[in-house]
Amino acid sequence: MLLGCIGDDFTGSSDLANTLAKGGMRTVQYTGTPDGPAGMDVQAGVVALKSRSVDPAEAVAQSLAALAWLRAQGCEQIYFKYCSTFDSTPEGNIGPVADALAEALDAHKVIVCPAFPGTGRSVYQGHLFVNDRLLNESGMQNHPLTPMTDADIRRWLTRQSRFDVGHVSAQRVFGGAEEISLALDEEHKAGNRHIVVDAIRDEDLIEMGKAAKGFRLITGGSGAALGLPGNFGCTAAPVPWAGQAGKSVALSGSCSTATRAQVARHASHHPTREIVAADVIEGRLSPKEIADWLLTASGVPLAYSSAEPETVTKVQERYGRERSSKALETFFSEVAKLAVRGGASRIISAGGETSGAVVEGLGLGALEIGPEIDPGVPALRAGPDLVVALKSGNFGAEDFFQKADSVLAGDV
Ligand SMILES: Nc1ncnc2c1ncn2[C@@H]1O[C@H](COP(=O)(O)OP(=O)(O)OP(=O)(O)O)[C@@H](O)[C@H]1O
Ligand SMILES: O=C(O)[C@@H](O)C(=O)CO
Repeated sequence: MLLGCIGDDFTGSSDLANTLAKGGMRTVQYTGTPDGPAGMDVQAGVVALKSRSVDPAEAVAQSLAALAWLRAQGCEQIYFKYCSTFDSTPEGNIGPVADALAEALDAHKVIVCPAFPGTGRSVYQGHLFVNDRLLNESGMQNHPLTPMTDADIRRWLTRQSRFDVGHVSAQRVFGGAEEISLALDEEHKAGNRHIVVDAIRDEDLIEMGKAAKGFRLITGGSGAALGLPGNFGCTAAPVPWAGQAGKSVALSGSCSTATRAQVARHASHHPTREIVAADVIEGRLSPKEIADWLLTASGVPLAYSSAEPETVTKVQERYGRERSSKALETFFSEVAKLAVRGGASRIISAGGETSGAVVEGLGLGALEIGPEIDPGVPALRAGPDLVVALKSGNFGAEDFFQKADSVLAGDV
């Protein structure tokens, strides 16, 4: 294994795995830190954790365990993947995990770059934008778990980290890899261990990747990995994929704007069924009822709890945020298990936490990376008869569910 990656959630990890696979690296995504060794042919291993919103000490412990395993596989470079919207609180978890990894690796020039131009995330003058909006005006200021109230990534990270935070400006980045290297050296000499690097285009990220050749630790969204496969002699190539025949089911626990539009669009062409949160929490609806419906409905049936923010707020006020999320996640995990037991072979899941629950419920281990469905979302093979797609809340075009099924089936 050449490149070892630690992802702080499941869909984000498949987003990174997608970038590396497209760049020509033989990439595998693991559900948590594996017990045994990786296959000898794996060039990039992505350990997917559910560490984004847990207690910072727990996130550090999980990440260090993943690091130990990746180093034991012989990795030359470690990549810490977080969200392209830098999802974190003033306490963490990005800063504490990046600090711990930097110390363990004795890394002193640590790139910090959440940019992902393909999905509208850019970093300019140290500030993160989502399309034409500053992060803290993009809707992310209202995120239920990690409200992002400051778009200045330097300032936000400084609150979380024990180390000083520097910056490489877009002007230097536009000068190419050599100029970026010089700027990183200057920041290092100035005593800054974490260095936020501006990037607004894929070209910027590719140059940054070249400048990071040989660095022990890089941190970022999936975009910051764009230039890395080239450093290991890999070149972009079509990702092989044998489509999967059989029954398809879609699940969505994501309440993000993009997912809600995708659910509405899907409903006009396919059977859809709403899962009412209160019915789940109060035990009026069983996973079996939904699994049976999914297995008998035609097309690409979708069961969803996705709801408007006001509905979610009411549910959370009535039952508590943790209780309602836990109940729904456990429900989706059970539905997925029953659906696969009943013969489903293509599973599409929307939402990071929801997908984490689905993957854990299905007990999936190593996932082979297939072709891209939409930016940041690859097809994944979980076994000889099972393929999955795990979509981050805000990713994907409006026809995502239908498109995901066509890619998983090998029809496109
Ligand atoms: N109707 C609902 N009422 C209350 N909570 C809900 C409802 N539907 C889903 N949830 C919970 O909201 C959370 C949604 O998080 P999830 O990570 O799955 O989606 P997301 O935030 O859109 O995705 P991402 O993390 O990739 O951006 C889950 O914990 C889910 O169980
Ligand atoms: O980087 C992103 O935006 C995604 O991969 C993600 O992590 C969303 O949860």
